[in-house]
Order: sequence, then structure tokens, then C-alpha cells
Amino acid sequence: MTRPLSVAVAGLGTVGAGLLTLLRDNAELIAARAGRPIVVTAVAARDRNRDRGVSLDGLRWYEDPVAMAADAQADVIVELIGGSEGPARALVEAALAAGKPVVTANKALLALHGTALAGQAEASGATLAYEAAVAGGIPAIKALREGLAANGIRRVTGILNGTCNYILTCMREQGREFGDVLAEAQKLGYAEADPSFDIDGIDAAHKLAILAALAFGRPVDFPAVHVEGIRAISALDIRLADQLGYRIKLLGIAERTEGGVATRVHPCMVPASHPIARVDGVFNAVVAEGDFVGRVVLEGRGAGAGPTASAVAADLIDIARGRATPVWGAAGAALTSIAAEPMERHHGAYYLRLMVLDRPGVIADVTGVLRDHGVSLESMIQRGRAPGEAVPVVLTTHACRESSMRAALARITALEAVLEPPALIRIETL
Ligand SMILES: NC(=O)c1ccc[n+]([C@@H]2O[C@H](COP(=O)([O-])OP(=O)(O)OC[C@H]3O[C@@H](n4cnc5c(N)ncnc54)[C@H](O)[C@@H]3O)[C@@H](O)[C@H]2O)c1
Ligand SMILES: N[C@@H](CCO)C(=O)O
Ligand code: NA
Repeated sequence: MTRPLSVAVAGLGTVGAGLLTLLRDNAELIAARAGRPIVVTAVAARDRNRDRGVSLDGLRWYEDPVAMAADAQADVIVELIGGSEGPARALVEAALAAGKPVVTANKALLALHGTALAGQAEASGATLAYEAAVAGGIPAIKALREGLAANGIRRVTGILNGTCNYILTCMREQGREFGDVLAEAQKLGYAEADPSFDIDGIDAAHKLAILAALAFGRPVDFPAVHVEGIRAISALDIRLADQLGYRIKLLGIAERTEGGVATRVHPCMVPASHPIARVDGVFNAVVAEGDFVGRVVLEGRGAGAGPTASAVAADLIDIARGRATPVWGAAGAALTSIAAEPMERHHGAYYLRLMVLDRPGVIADVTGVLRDHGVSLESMIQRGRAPGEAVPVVLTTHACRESSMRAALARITALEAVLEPPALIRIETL
């Protein structure tokens, strides 16, 4: 057998420790599939003495992860620190500059600096692999970049954040509070170091920006992604969605439109009968629609030590085998910018839930505003009666322009009888 692939790992948190465990437990089958053993020989972490459930005996130890890029014995650098700046970025840049292949799980880094990093990789001939960065253990990058490479892609839709999907599922199934479930997701190793990246939709937007670049052969464009998270989703809306035959999911959607490419991350009402509505807990899903293949659906765990380590190790096996693909699926010069379609131009149906004073004339005022903006109602439900008090009123609309809906919403919010900021959730028929 050829000599082992010598791996240097920076960051021994959830994913780093998971990778060491996987490479140890499955060493034999990995060696067979990689054509040679894959062995961690160096690590960089903050605390040498923390118990991670894996032995660090005999490994070269680095206080400064960036110094690892110059380790002459390391064949590959694995970056599992996280964050789009700081030591993670410095390490990846230093390694690529030295012509060393890099494997990372860092979607923030790729979404923000992916074009420059790919340029560096192309210039030095080094691989930059990132399967773990999108949808955890699901081989979504490989599927889109290699398996579906012969297709024009119309749309990619995904449940791309395990933490949010876990929170929404537990809120619905167990009636639990948002904060309580978030704390559990953190304990399970699903959440980002700063969990607002998860719940505000930023992490899903990082991943969607990466998928959109691969799907449409354009440079990664994170600022173009419209982003909303799940903070405003209430137990009441989850219950009402159920009654209407929907599930609330945080989706990332990238699609070709007449004006270019639209990329958006926001909570959606999806029909309860749609396969994506049944992707629950920490599971993610990626649905790609290609012009020749049709619809491809991938589902699996999107976060956690095991699934993420599985994806990192798969990239290491590719490197050990000498398999390399351009970072964004084509050489930098072959990528072409495509206009970003602004969210105001989105066309779709809406769920609007108001808390209104239960008194005559209020519904007429609300529907009057919708009429003024050309928004047509599909249904209206008032739950309960409480004369002179607040009651929830739910309206669903036919498809209309986002700009019309927003203008109507601003006027409805300002009505005296509307007591709280309304909840607006887009309905996706997919
Ligand atoms: N946890 C998941 O399920 C998951 C899934 C996919 C991708 N990711 C990504 O993987 C990366 C790591 O995530 P994680 O969940 O393992 O995070 P983590 O916080 O558990 O681990 C990160 C580790 O890096 C260490 N670190 C910080 N600064 C360092 C430095 N200067 N030198 C050396 N070590 C340093 C921290 O002490 C910590 O142990 C992130 O980019 C994250 O977005 C995580
Ligand atoms: N925090 C991320 C980790 C996986 O990228 C999530 O919850 O999906
Ligand atoms: Na993946």
C-alpha cells in the first residue's frame, strides 16, 4: 500500500473530535477505499487537556493553527475552527498559498470568500473541499457538482439548517418553548458557536449561496440572498398551520427567474403532504431540479459530530485518491455573473395572521387595504369570539407580488384595531 495520507486538523470541537473518532473506528475500510491509510498526525486546538473521548498521544501539537500550514509532514489541512475571518480564514489562505489541499466544514468562509479562495486554489493547484459545509452528512456538493453536472438546474430547494428544523419540529410535536429547544440543540452539537447564525437564517443563507453558485455556474453571491429566520414563528402559527394542512419549515430556495436568479431563505408554509414537510428534527433535505434528470431529493442528517465527520472524511478519501474537481465545478474564468432578482419581485401566496380587536368593521378595513393593493384573498378564518378583546384572524392570499403584499402589510399594521405586529409567512406549493 502507498504511504499514508498525513492529515493536520485545526479545531477539535464537535466536528474535529468526531472526525478523529471516525478515522480511528473506520480506519480499515477507509484505507481500502482511499487506496492508503488516512492518519491524523497533527492537531491545533485551544485546550490540550480537555477530554474529547479521543487520544491525542503522539500527535504534533500546535497552539497557533496558522503555523500548521507550514508543517512539512502534513499532506492535507483540515479546518474545523469556524468563522469567516480570524484563524480559520488565515489558515485556509496560508495552506492554499503553500499549495496544500484543504478540507473545511466552514460555510461562512466559503459564502463570503469562496471566489477569492477558489482563485487561490486554482493558482496553486491545491484542492479546496467542503462537502461538510452544506447539509452536513448529505453528499449535496458531490451530487450537484458531479452527479448532476450534465444538467441545467432550474431550482434548488433545501432544509439547510438542522438547528432550526429541530426547533420547529420540537415546538410542533411537543409544544415546547423555542429557547428550551435551542438549548438542547446546542447541547447536541448542532448549533453554530453563535446560535443567532442558525435562528436568524444566516447559516442557511451561507449554504444556499454555495448551492446557488454550483447550480447556476456563477460566482458565490451571499449578499444577494434574502434572509429571514425563525425568531418570529410562534406556537400559535405552528398550530394554525397544522389546521390549514401546512407545516412551517425554514427553506432555502434558489431558482432561475426571468430576471436572473432569486435566492431566498425564510420560513415557509408547505403542504403537509409534500415530502419536504416530513423532513423533521435535525434532518436536512436538498431537492434539485435538472432539465434532463428531473427532480432529485436527498435527505439525511444536517448537523452533529457523526454526519459532519462523515462528509469531511469523504473529502479526505477523494484527496487520498487524487480525485479533484474545481471548487465551484468549473474554472473561475468559466463562471458567469447572473443578475440577482430582488425579493420585491417575488410572486407567491401568503399566510397573514393578525391579532385584532373583536369588533364590527375591522375585517372590512383589513380586506379593504388588501383590495387597494390588488391582493386577492383565498380564505379567511377568525378563531373564537371575544367581543372587545383580541382574537386571531388568519388570511391566506392568492399569488401576488411581494411589493404589493408589503405595502398592504404596512397599512394593516398601522390600523388601530390591529394590536400586534402581524405574522406573515409565505406559502410555497413547490
Ligand atoms: N456542528 C455541526 O453540526 C457542524 C456541521 C457542519 C459544519 N460545521 C462547521 O464546522 C466548523 C466547526 O464546528 P463545530 O460545531 O465543531 O464547532 P465547535 O465550536 O464545537 O469547535 C470549534 C473548535 O475550534 C476551537 N478553536 C477556536 N479558535 C481556535 C484557534 N485559534 N486554534 C485552534 N482551535 C480553535 C474551539 O476551541 C473549538 O473547540 C464550523 O465551521 C461549523 O460551521 C459544524
Ligand atoms: N449549525 C448548523 C450545523 C450544520 O451546518 C445547523 O444547525 O445546520
Ligand atoms: Na454535505
